[in-house]
Amino acid sequence: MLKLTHVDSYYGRSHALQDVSLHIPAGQVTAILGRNGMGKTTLLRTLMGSMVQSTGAIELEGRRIDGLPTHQRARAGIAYVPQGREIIADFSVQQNILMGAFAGRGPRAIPPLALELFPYLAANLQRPGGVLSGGQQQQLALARALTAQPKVMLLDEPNEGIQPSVVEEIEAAITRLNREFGLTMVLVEQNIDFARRVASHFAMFEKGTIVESGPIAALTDAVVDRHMAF
Ligand SMILES: Nc1ncnc2c1ncn2[C@@H]1O[C@H](COP(=O)(O)OP(=O)(O)OP(=O)(O)O)[C@@H](O)[C@H]1O
Repeated sequence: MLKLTHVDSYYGRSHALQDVSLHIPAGQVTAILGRNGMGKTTLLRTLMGSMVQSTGAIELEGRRIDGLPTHQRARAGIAYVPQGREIIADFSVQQNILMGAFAGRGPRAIPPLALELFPYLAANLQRPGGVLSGGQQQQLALARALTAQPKVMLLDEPNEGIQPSVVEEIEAAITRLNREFGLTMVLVEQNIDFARRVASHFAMFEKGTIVESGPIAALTDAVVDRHMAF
């Protein structure tokens, strides 16, 4: 689905990704793991073509996208749920969700699936986005991304800073989107148990390079201890 070949990324002169080659299989969840500052968010920005300068090849379904600006990558089918969620506080829930439609490929309407997955949003379409809790805003960011009708969704630590009861709902939504609807996902995650539950493949980052990758069964405790213990 997505393929990176010899990709390097830079913030100015800072070399944040070094010679990254990775295949993201269609219809599966690939977990991107590693300690803070190792390049996970930079990988998602590199796929989206935002905030970083990159070299190397990125293909979506066999077509080169590395030369495209961010909005054309969104049109091509990549949706991004960033860390911090980037909800517009003064816009209503409905307006925030519809922002995704302007970025994406589909009609300018909220897909019924987004409202079915997140009943709270369906019941509060007119509330301002800014009054929602962190977990509700994460649901809103997921609904916004779904409205773009993506082929692949990039998720940056969707459970970070969220209360446990809402984490379960978000996990259930991610699992359903993948298993029932076959959505391909790239999931940056610190929670190893969640990554093991939901992902079929992983890539472990250290200092901007992939140090281990493969099927999730290869993510042994020894691998986690080696690269994620503090
Ligand atoms: N906007 C930026 N400008 C300059 N350097 C940056 C910028 N964003 C990240 N970096 C640097 O790039 C490297 C990789 O950061 P990145 O955010 O990708 O790590 P991460 O693994 O996602 O960590 P975290 O979990 O803390 O977000 C770090 O050395 C970081 O300091």
